Amino acid sequence: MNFYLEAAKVLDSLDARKGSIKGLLGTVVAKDRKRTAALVIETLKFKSVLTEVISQAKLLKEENKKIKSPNLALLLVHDLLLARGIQAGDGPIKQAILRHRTRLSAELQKIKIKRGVKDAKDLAISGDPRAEHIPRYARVNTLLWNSSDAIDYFLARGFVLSGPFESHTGFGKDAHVPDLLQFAPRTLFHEDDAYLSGKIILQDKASCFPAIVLNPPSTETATVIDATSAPGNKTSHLSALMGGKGTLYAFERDFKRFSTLKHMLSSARCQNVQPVNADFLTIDPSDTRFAGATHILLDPSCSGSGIVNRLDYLVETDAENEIETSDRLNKLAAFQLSMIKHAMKFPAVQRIVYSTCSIHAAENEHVVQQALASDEAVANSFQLAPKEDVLPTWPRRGLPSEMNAPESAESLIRCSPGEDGTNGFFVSCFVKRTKDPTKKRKNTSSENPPRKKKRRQKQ
Ligand SMILES: C[S@@+](CC[C@H](N)C(=O)[O-])C[C@H]1O[C@@H](n2cnc3c(N)ncnc32)[C@H](O)[C@@H]1O
Repeated sequence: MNFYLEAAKVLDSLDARKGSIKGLLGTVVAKDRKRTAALVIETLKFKSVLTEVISQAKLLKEENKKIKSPNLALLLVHDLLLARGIQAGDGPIKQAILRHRTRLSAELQKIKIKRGVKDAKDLAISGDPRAEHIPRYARVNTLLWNSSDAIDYFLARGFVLSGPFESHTGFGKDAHVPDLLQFAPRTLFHEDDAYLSGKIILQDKASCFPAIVLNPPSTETATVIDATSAPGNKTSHLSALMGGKGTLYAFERDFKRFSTLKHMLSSARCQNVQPVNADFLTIDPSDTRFAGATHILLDPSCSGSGIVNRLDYLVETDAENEIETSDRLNKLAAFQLSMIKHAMKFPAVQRIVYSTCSIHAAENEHVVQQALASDEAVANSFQLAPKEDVLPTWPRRGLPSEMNAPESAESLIRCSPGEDGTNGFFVSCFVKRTKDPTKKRKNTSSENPPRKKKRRQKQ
């Protein structure tokens, strides 16, 4: 019964909104994780049906002394009616459920008739339909491979260059991101040699935009910062764009995620990356190691509301959740703004990319707006990079109605979950305004030597 009790704890935590399905399953001891995940996910697919069956059969009312947890009842009734039976030794809880077996089966049968289905499996809720419109993306790690060899490799494995939606073996090159391949949405790579050896990195298309927009230098003296790195997809992308040259400092404050980051960097052979287990906000911008950073990537924690996730679709949202979200969003936005403002303090920084996988203006356009108005932006002359420097061929831009200057939304990128063949995403890029060369010319002209004049005025 312990196995069911542990699974019930996961469902309780989900109800209490203590984390995502994936996150909570990650906390289950490794040896039980796979089995628990299967049970929890399958039970969630049938949650509304099982709840109705349990309620109509009056199971919890009649057995309230033996079965105290409604989630435990869901799991046990799931296995009784929809799987191979309850996988636990005999005991009072199992006996309590079995006493109601006939009634529970009858209630399930009634629901099947009502909904016109023959097989109980057809009562399951299906995953997020938007996921079917998002290809499985694989970025070729150019530190180890190239696109042409990758295409030959997949052709030799039976894939066909017909695009990701033609058949389950179709694949193709992405139109916006170099070295990105698109496969059919359900393609599995977990046993593929190219994936296991770090030659391809599974990364959603939109999540490749930040490194491309940051466009880091590829020189031996380059210094670049990824302020929020784990699990390391964008870090490894930056490292590849830098051609493995210069130094890329990869910050990650969470120790567990820092281990994941180090593992990813080692598998992708990112030799120019120095991972740092620290909170970026505590880093002194004048520290000699980091003061020379010219490019900073900021992809901080966000609501994740743009992620099209087959699993989280299984958890219902309600009005109460919406209110909770707005409070959470304000906190996230304040944190995101503090990260941008901190990045703007680095003395040599020229370019800062800020991205989220959120669909909320509160974390996107509004944060950008506040960052532009901040003392840090004004003192260090930051402005939004023009559209032509921010993936100009990408059609979906920021929301004009959410910007003080609506035309500045053209500088921003948005991706709409499912509609654009990606998850929901947002990218912005701040650049340091260069001094106006015409003014410089005037100042140095012999007719108008303002330098001395200015000094005199100051005295
Ligand atoms: C959205 S994830 C980054 C994903 C990553 N860029 C990628 O593409 O794989 C945000 C990460 O930033 C980390 N983080 C949040 N605040 C941080 C801070 N102040 N300093 C360093 N890391 C931070 C979180 O622990 C989390 O791992």
